[in-house]
Amino acid sequence: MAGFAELGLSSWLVEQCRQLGLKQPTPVQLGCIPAILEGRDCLGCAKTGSGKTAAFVLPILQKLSEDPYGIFCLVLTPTRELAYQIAEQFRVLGKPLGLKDCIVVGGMDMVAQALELSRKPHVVIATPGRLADHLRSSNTFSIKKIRFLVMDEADRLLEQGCTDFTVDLEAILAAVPARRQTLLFSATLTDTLRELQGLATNQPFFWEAQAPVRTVEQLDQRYLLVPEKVKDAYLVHLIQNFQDEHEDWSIIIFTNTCKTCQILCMMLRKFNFPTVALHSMMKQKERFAALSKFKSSIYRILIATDVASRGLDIPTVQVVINHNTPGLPKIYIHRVGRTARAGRQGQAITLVTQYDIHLVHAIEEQIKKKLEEFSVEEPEVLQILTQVNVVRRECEIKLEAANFDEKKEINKRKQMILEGKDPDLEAKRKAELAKIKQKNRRFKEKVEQALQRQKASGAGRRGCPSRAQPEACLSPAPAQGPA
Ligand SMILES: Nc1ncnc2c1ncn2[C@@H]1O[C@H](COP(=O)(O)OP(=O)(O)OP(=O)(O)O)[C@@H](O)[C@H]1O
Repeated sequence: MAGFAELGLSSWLVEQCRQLGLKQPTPVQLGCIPAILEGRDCLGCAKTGSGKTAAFVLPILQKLSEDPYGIFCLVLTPTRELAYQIAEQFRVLGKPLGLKDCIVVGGMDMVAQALELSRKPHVVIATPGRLADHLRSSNTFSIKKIRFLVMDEADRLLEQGCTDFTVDLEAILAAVPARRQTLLFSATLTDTLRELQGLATNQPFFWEAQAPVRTVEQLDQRYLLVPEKVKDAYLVHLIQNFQDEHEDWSIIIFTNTCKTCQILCMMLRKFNFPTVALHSMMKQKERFAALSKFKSSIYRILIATDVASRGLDIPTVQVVINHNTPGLPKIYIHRVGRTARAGRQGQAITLVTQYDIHLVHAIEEQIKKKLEEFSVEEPEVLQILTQVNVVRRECEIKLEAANFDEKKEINKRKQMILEGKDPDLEAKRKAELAKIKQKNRRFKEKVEQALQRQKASGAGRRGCPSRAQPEACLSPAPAQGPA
């Protein structure tokens, strides 16, 4: 197999790889590095934890060393934490160059960033919103001469999710030169391929991992069917077991909202689990502090929203627990990809309620693999059920007293005003959209139910059971906690 030197990288870069412990290039690096060195645009789609970052950082550093100037390269990424992680890779691998980088993300001092930008760093790593703000408000720097534009997690940058980058991306794309190399990477590029191809037109090289399953082999993927009301007791039980059975352990738990994330963090702490939260309602400094304490194993549990689902590379993570079943298979792929990275083993456990079974089927269909059932000692769960429910309720009351929802609303309105939107008009629009979505969901559910009924007569399957079966899998309905 070719080493880094055979890919056309200079000896100093090969030495940097060696020092970092990167002995052999991974397949995505084997495929993409020569194409990028040839000057082609590149679309790299490879599984989570497969080394996509070095696949673009290494050839960019090589080209930078041949013709160093600032600003040479712009990297866009959807989250602030990811921007810092990418910057670190540039710094470590580019140390012999005396590389100057600049991180431009929201939640940090804008004046300091503007000053840094004016000093012409070689590489700028940015989230789109903050970089667009700088472009609109300052003329002390220019990205007109960049040689490389990288979009990491490119599909996320282009999709119109809860954070919509479209307007900011337009501003950025208008400010970069047409003659440039564009590099697009993600574990889930294919859904947005057409849009992405419009961005990469210079003899684009498309690299996609050829594998029947879209998640990594070393990942053990399980589901645990739980009634909605007793989810948290199962969660506590899972963590307790894991803590009892392992000495050196670390877990990421994903939740669907900032509020649930915060409540569960408080609750797990009450059970003395070393837990730290990461969500977008936290101040940026708190977010960084939380992540760094988790990375250094001061805290063993990171409980996070999807702000942490993409890109984060924390090798010690052995287990990912999905407290909610992700609504999109793509989100599932990224979440569970926080473990079993770079050839390591890992486990993912998804808590599934009777209402989420269709989501599991969609996930299984996309990843081309059936999830196996995770078995637990249900009597043990029942033993802690009341206590968990009481503690959760206490945490909810405490959070309500801290006006969490109100703060969230104020933050949202502030953000909208900054974006030039009318918060009341937006609220109306959102309500209308929610109505349409609900209607569509009901329709889909009806179709799903009809299909399930058709299938019901078929043989049992190894994967997640069908909608018609869930109650049969559950323990006798457990007692409810206090209201
Ligand atoms: N050639 C290599 N040999 C061994 N380890 C490597 C190699 N290249 C990268 N790695 C390591 O693999 C890990 C995952 O790499 P990276 O974060 O780039 O993954 P990714 O493909 O971008 O994943 P994601 O899709 O989750 O963002 C990192 O810790 C990195 O240092």
